[in-house]
Amino acid sequence: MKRKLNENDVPTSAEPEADQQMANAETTTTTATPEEEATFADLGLDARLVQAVAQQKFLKPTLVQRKAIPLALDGKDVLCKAKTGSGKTAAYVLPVLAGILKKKSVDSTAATTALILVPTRELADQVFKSIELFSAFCAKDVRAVKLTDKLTDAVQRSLLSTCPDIVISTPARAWHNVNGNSSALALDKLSYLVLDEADLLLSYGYSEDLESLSWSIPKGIQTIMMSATLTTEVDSLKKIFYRDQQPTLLDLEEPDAEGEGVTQLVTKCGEDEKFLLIYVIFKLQLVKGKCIIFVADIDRCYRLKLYFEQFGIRSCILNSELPVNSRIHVVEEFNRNVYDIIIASDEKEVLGNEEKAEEEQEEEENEGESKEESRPKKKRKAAKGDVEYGVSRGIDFKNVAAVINFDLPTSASSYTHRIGRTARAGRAGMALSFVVPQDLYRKHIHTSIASSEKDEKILARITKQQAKKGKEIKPYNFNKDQVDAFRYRMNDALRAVTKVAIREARTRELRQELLKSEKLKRYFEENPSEMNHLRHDGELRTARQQAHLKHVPDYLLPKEGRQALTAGDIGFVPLKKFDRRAGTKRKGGKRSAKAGVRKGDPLKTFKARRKTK
Ligand SMILES: Nc1ncnc2c1ncn2[C@@H]1O[C@H](COP(=O)(O)OP(=O)(O)OP(=O)(O)O)[C@@H](O)[C@H]1O
Repeated sequence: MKRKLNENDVPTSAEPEADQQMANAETTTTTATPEEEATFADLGLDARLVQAVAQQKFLKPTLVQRKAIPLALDGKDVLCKAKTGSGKTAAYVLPVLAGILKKKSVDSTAATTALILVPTRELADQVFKSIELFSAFCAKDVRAVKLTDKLTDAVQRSLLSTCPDIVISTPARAWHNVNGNSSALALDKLSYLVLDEADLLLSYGYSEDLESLSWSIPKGIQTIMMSATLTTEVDSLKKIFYRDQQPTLLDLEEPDAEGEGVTQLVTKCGEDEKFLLIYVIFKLQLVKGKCIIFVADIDRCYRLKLYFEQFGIRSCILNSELPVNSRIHVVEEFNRNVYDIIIASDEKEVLGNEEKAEEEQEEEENEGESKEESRPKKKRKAAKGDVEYGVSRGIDFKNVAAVINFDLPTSASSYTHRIGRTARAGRAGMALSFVVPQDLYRKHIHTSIASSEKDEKILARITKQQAKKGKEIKPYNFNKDQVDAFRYRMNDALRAVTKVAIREARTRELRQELLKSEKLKRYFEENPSEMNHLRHDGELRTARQQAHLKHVPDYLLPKEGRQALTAGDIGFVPLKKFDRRAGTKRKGGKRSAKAGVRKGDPLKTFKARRKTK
């Protein structure tokens, strides 16, 4: 565990250079200047929208909003790249709403004026809610519908028959309603097309739907694309939707202000050590605040949840198998601070162009390896769950202190999206990734899929991509002696989390979540005392319970940390900007960890050693 990053670990492999292909667009490369103090009113937005923005307590526009809104109001096609969590949603929703209000002031005929395409149901829901909030003072003039709820064709037809001003959809749902379903969605009066999370739309397998839609969309309408990265996929979309016109490209690089942004750490460890470290992290409260843990697949979600249960650590799960209502509900409740830990699996079985390019490149690198040495490539199966599911991408999780990549993602772009769930809207956050080095991966004792020999190669790509953005990923080494003291407890717990227990947990959770239908939700809203039944972080209890594991005996605590622990004074993340629960009582009566601020090495009291280069 004490193994430190050395020069040999420094990444060398290259990534596809998609940015190059954007070169022929009209480009405005911009760096934030603190002097730009424009307000929303200065941007030329309708007064009702400015009022709604103020109600959201947005004091001033973010960089992407300052740059994109005036261009969009001016009728320009915009292709905008800005980092995750920088406020891209408002940057297109506000000018679209402004355009609709302007149009309505002269012509009140009902017509679908804007089509917003997003890759997942979760995002459609989020964009819909943003539109509701921003149109709070002009609700009678703007009607939006989303086509991503599991509704029958008849219901979708009736929703669309009144020609809502804005339609939010995945490309597949939109095309289904344009082409099939009695041509319920009429696009002939369209003025705006928005492609949100443009870098993801193709990787979700919507290429045919997008191509078909592009031919049904009237020529000359205003097209806005938003993306966190400029990939070959964005370039393909640009060709499909802008054809001969060149959009204005906003390539926004915004340096983090002091105390903002993501602190990126990586710990090299064996597969079983991941379980040891994650236990230590939560039992010693090294992460202060809310946390999202990403794992490689659905079974891993349940393995980790059951493992946590052994220690009395509550968590909830997000994966593509759960009903969409449950998924959205988990995110909403997490954002209301009901839960502290989400375990999410986000890997898509379908590879996007960028991932494919990454894999191809890796194949080239592997050419020299002997056949016996190189492991057969894992065949990608068709996704079992909802193909329109996605949590690491675009979802606005609020106040996330830390993202932990328990399993490393399979691509650098996926890493960018995952860590973008923390440090949003100018806050601070931490991302810790576990990486299984090549020499350790064969020693897995509890594998289902787990990390592979690829981890280090993927880390190399991630490091390179982050370096391009001027970001560093620092090695983080736990104190081996202190962590080792917890090892026998980890083994006890892991032994109880058998394959049968995982299978049972998966089935049980699915059954429970299906039961928690909208109807039940309404019932519990009327009967709040019974709300506990609707919680998503309940114990699954399919693994043997071991009462002694739920408490950490004093002798296991780090000497210096004992007092600090009760004082909430150790941990990774200085939660500088969010004091949401500092000193407050939480539901269930437990006093929350103090959202304290530590200067210097956050784990000093825990004797962590970080190698300085
Ligand atoms: N001007 C603003 N002032 C304060 N907060 C803002 C402002 N604009 C947006 N936000 C908040 O910032 C958060 C991130 O915004 P948003 O989800 O639009 O980011 P994004 O760039 O689309 O991120 P991603 O690429 O991950 O989808 C949201 O919680 C939003 O309410």
